[in-house]
Amino acid sequence: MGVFLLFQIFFTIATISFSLHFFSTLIFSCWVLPIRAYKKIKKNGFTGPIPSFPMGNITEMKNSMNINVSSSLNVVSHDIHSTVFPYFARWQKSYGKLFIYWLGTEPFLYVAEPEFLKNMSAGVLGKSWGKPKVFKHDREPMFGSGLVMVEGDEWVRHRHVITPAFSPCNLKAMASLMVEPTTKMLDQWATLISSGYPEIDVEREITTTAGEIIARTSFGLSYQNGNKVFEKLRAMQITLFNSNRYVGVPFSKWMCPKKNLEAKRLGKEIDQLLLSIIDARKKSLDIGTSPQKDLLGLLMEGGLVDGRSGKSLTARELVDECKTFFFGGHETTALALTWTLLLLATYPDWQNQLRDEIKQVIGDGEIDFTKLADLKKMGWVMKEVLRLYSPAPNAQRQAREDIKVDDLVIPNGTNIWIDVVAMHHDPTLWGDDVNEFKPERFKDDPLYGGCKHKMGFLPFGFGGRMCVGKNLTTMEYKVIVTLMLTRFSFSLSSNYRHSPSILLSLRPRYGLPLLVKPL
Ligand code: HEM
Repeated sequence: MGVFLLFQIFFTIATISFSLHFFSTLIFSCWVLPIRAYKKIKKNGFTGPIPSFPMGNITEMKNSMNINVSSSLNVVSHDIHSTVFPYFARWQKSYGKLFIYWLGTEPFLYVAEPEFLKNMSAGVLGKSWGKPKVFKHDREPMFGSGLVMVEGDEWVRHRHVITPAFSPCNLKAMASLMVEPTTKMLDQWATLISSGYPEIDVEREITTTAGEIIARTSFGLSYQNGNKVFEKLRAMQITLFNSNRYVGVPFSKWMCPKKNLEAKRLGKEIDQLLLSIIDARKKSLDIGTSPQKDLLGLLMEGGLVDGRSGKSLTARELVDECKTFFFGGHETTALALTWTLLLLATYPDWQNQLRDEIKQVIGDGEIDFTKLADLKKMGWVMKEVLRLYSPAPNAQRQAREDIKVDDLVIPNGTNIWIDVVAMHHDPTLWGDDVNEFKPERFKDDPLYGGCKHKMGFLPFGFGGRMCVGKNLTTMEYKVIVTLMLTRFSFSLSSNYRHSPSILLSLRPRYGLPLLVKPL
């Protein structure tokens, strides 16, 4: 009886201390820490919309989305900032281009001011900026500890190993891997058209093809389990796409447990398959077979070391980089191509100009990849598309130390949300024709398109963390657009409803049905 009583007392004390510890940790991390961070940022004079606990400003953001969902669907207006981000457009009017807003219990410094961006990067080491920890849970299944996720010295090491793999010489060797999947897609379009279906939802088709291309250029599809990895990566993407959680709200990461478990399961299977590919490649390297010219082959070329040598990545790290290339690389490229087709269908004159250029530079035969750089007008069109419909509509950072910007101090831990769409549509940076499709603005100023500030055009991000796949994606874009325009012409279907929306990236909410005609 005495022992039982003692046990009961012990159990009660343990439960009370656990509960006290749990609730004090909860209050500290969900209340005290965020308020402390908020006060520090506010000291610099920033204001912003009033948050509520525990949602921050999320409810207001969601509500304003509902209001805008049905605005002028049939008119192709490129003035998209106030429809895509109605809350930011509204808050900008009240608080300017720098203000604080809250995702759950996480304060974010909103930035749509290029001069501030320039100053916050000037003289600061790239590794002083990390990525907001609050997004890590969602991104972990896709990127693991790949380049997008790593920080500090680890990021420097990964970036040094990976950058050379994307050299122009290596990329040219990968160009041929892009032709076959694109031709397969175009052959399917030809079959559909000849069976009496001239209207094709090109967004879906292009996304699948871009996925296949990035899988081929990252880890190869012909090799053993490559195809299985590709299928599972697609399945994981669909799973994650369907889970919609409230970022920053306490415990929200435990919402959608079924989807989380499914993503975890797929993640484990993908890792195993990729490890088996790496293992098989390592064995063939050991017997003197020459390495494959895809990204994985190039990363392994330096010699696979399991320890943390300065020059190579471990097998585990290679797995994460392959996933990173897939998730970071294919949807962005597919959306750049999708928006391009919308704009070329809307502006047939530009469609014809590009076709003429292709004839002049490439001719009618097979693509000579060394000539892609001479497709100048196509380059302007790509940049203008990325300006008006940036597939990466924002960039984020989190300070890893106190960072001085002019007279202000950005405290360690501050989340930064850079509104790229706002800057790309800002008339004070681009002039009154900001919302017009004018690729020629890149003719005299190929890098910045006449933007008044060098940090005002950021389709691939900025600073040391700028997109590593920029040249790969430019080459892929030119190969695919060339192949498409030499076989077909495109016009807008009356079923198209113009509703650019944020669904992970900036995409056409109702797809992109186009009327496709063989030439
Ligand atoms: C139109 C296509 C693409 C767009 C618009 C795009 C955009 C971006 C943006 C905005 C960033 C973040 C930069 C920053 O935070 O400052 C980024 C980073 C990155 N992108 Fe891309 N990207 C594209 C294609 C690709 C491709 C094809 C690959 C790979 C094969 C790729 C791999 C990466 C990686 C690994 C990073 C992380 C770089 C780092 O943190 O050091 N991207 N990209």
